[in-house]
Amino acid sequence: MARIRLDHIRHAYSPALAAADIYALREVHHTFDDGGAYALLGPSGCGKTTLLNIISGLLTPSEGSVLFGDDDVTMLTPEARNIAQVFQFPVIYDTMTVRENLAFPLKNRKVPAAAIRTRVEDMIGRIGLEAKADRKARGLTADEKQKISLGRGLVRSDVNAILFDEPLTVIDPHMKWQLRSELKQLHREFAMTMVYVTHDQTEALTFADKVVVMYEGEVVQIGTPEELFERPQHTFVGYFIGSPGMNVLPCRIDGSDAMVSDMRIALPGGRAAYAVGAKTELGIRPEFVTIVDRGDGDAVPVTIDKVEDVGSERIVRARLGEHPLSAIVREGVAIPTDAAMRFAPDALNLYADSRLVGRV
Ligand SMILES: Nc1ncnc2c1ncn2[C@@H]1O[C@H](COP(=O)(O)OP(=O)(O)OP(=O)(O)O)[C@@H](O)[C@H]1O
Repeated sequence: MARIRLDHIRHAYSPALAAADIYALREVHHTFDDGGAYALLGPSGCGKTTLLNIISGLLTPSEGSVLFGDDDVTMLTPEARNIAQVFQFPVIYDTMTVRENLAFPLKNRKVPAAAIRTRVEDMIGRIGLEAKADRKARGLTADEKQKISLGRGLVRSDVNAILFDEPLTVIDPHMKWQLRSELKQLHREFAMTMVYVTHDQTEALTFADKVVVMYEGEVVQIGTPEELFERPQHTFVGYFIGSPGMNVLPCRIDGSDAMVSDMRIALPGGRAAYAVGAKTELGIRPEFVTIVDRGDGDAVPVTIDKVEDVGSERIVRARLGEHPLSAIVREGVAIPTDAAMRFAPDALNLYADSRLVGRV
């Protein structure tokens, strides 16, 4: 396994696009630690697959270098980089049995027969295909074929990294959970460097130690699931992670307060002075907003539009002036008609031009 270093990577899909300053990746400068489990998370078109293909060698970046350990691999093919890849759709040999498919990458690398047998049997158990081990792949379901693909990716122990591009798309929801746990288990046992592309936050948060959030061709934050929740470095992270996402309220700074629609919200900590930018916003997660009676101290008056009951809690959709915002309220807690909201001071985040200024 290897540490993967992306050194000032930029990528445009053609010289004409570069000339028009249309970059699929604008600037990525980051190291994936040896043995880490990373998820690349972001909306469609943000550059996840482009970045993964640059790591694998399917794509050469327009600018910058890729290093595995201390070796510059920027110009090397995927084969020469010694990585395993699992794609969205199965890549297997239809005429081979499950067992033969799994043994194939090992035979290619001239692994001794006894070791092949042990590893293949172990992998068949992990992907749950014991009963079909001697069946030809041709007759299997899409789901089962993708499990073979995963097995083929995971069966080798000598790779520099294993790269996954939305590998569970064709797998049914229950099996998804099981295979994700299996991946996690394999990671714990063998500490492989894994990079996993997904646009599904649950998948990213349950798989990865570190989640790399991408937005418009840039990495906007790399962090543990807790860090992404508690301290979003970019308004997009706040909005994308969590359900509902973080409330992002346009504001202006007046002294040490934030003014949202002419409502005054005190900013403890004196960070307001650093909020210089064309656009200033206040971020607060719905989990840290409480609803109280209007006139209760310095709580800000809001208009409630609707209350959604999601079982264990309710989501209150409201407006502060013209700005929509949400609060999560536990079952059994009263929601007044003449409502106001109070924000937990240490959960307030201040953003200048979408970047975190500091916890206020
Ligand atoms: N072969 C290509 N030629 C030109 N532009 C491309 C090509 N492949 C991707 N792009 C563009 O590059 C940007 C990033 O695409 P990419 O596929 O990396 O995003 P993604 O985050 O993986 O999206 P998705 O989840 O939809 O696969 C998008 O604007 C896309 O339209």
